[in-house]
Amino acid sequence: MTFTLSAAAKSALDQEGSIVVTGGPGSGKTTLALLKAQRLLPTLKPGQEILFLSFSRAAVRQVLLRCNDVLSSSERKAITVMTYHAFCLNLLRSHGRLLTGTPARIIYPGPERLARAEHDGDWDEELRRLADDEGCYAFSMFAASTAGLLQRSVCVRELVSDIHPIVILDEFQDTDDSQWALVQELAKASLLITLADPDQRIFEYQDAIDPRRLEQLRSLISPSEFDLGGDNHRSPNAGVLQFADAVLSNSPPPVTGDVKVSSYYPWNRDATVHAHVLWMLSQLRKQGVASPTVAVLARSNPFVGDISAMLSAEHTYNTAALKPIEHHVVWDAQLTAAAAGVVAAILEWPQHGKTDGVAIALEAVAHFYDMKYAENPSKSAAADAKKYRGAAAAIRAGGMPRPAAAKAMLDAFSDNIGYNGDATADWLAARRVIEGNATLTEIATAARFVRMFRATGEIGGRLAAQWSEHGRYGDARTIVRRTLEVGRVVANEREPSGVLLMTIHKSKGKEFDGVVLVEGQYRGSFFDRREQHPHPASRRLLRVGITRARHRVAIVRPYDALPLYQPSAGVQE
Ligand SMILES: Nc1ncnc2c1ncn2[C@@H]1O[C@H](COP(=O)(O)OP(=O)(O)OP(=O)(O)O)[C@@H](O)[C@H]1O
Repeated sequence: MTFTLSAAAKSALDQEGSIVVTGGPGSGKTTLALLKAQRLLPTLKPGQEILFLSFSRAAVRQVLLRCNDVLSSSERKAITVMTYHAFCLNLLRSHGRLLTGTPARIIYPGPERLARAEHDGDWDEELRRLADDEGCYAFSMFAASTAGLLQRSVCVRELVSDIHPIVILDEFQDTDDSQWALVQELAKASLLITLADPDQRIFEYQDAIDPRRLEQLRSLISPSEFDLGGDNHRSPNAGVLQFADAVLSNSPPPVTGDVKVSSYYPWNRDATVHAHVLWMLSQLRKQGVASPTVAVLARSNPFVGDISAMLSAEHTYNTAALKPIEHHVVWDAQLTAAAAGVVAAILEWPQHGKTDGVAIALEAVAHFYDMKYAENPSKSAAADAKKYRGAAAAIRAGGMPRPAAAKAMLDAFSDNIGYNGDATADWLAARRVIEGNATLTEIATAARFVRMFRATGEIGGRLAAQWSEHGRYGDARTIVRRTLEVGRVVANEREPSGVLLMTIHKSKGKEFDGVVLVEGQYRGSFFDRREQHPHPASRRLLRVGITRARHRVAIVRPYDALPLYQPSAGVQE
């Protein structure tokens, strides 16, 4: 591929020493970093590699795709693209012994959750103790412990910088405190190429992500700075970026044929969303994109689930009959597996007494929130995990649990579900126990995605075998867990194609031919109601979603939604 570089990009390429490259979505930051890496490759000595650090496996995959565009296969061999987690895991495994005198042991998320459930007291403190005293490292301790290793062992730090004299830092605005401590160590001897877009800061609600991160880097290493600003290589002929920037700055959106904003009434929501996804596919094909990729984005996971149901049904829109659209949901496999675990626990009810049966199901609910917390640490997920674990303990101690969902489960148990050996019907009956509960809808939605693993048949078959042998569902939780463990690998590795549904947060760093952003009326609202006018964090998130499109965007909103441009608080369109 050939790349035309702006003056700022050319200067960044020529500049010696550490640099910071800022720029909006699609301005070419990643591409420029790889071009710079290519230019620096001849300066490497044998055995040295350029290290490209990203936050998630999904982001690593995106960078590897970019590598294919920019670098030859022999050049790619000299660049290691990995997550912070993987980088730290390698270092702790090979040198962790220096910290405690014993070889490092890793606490994987499953065992960690079990230990956490059994632990009385502050779990974060316990994790620090396990790391400092016993050399046992949970995933959340990786970056801090690796930073500690590099602080205490100059030899290891020098070795790391010797192997990786050049380090590229992706999405620097999202670096948390522990990762920052690690970067400070790397900065002592490695040259840093830092990429950032402060306006794509969408994880700021996490306490450890400091909005002043770029300032801190500036005062640490005084890098040369280059701003690719509004360069737009992703959708160069489109008004997509201008529109997104207007949304970000709460200015009147420009008139452009590339972004279509439509509204729906409650009675035609499903058909409107369905029609817009079909419209997007046909517009892209007309534009000459042979097999378009379209992302359908929403703010919350449950609403993504709703949209999947909308696209799976037939509708009539302006007298036209709409056929279901085949699509994939980019869904958190771990959450689905945890939700399926709740259904499985309810399937086991007839073989446990009421106390154990409901307590096990509530512990499975707590486990779901543990998984949610592990994916995206939030105070509410941590509080929910604690609440349901507490409810399970209360029931076991003979007391009455406080959460309404726990009381509802006790009632459901008393009503006697009465399974009959038809695994599918019984699964649905167990799932209805959580579906009927307003506070557990998130789990019910996640459980619906078991079909995403293409594992429903296998789970059904194994459950049916249990029933025919024992007249009950035996260890349904183990059956579900083992089946989904296998399916998970497939779900994670599938390359995106066709119509993909996901949250806006999940779309970060990705690009698609078209984007359809859908706002819900009662959930999945674009503007977080807890935020003050003009909703800066919601606007940053919307801009990330809009700018994922190479060609076109459709925005589908309720008829009474807050306008995208709000000159002052509460103004309606
Ligand atoms: N100089 C260039 N000339 C032509 N195409 C380019 C150039 N730079 C980047 N691109 C293309 O533009 C798209 C976006 O590039 P890239 O991913 O590097 O941007 P980014 O700034 O890292 O984006 P984001 O912050 O949104 O993830 C890619 O498809 C890339 O191939």
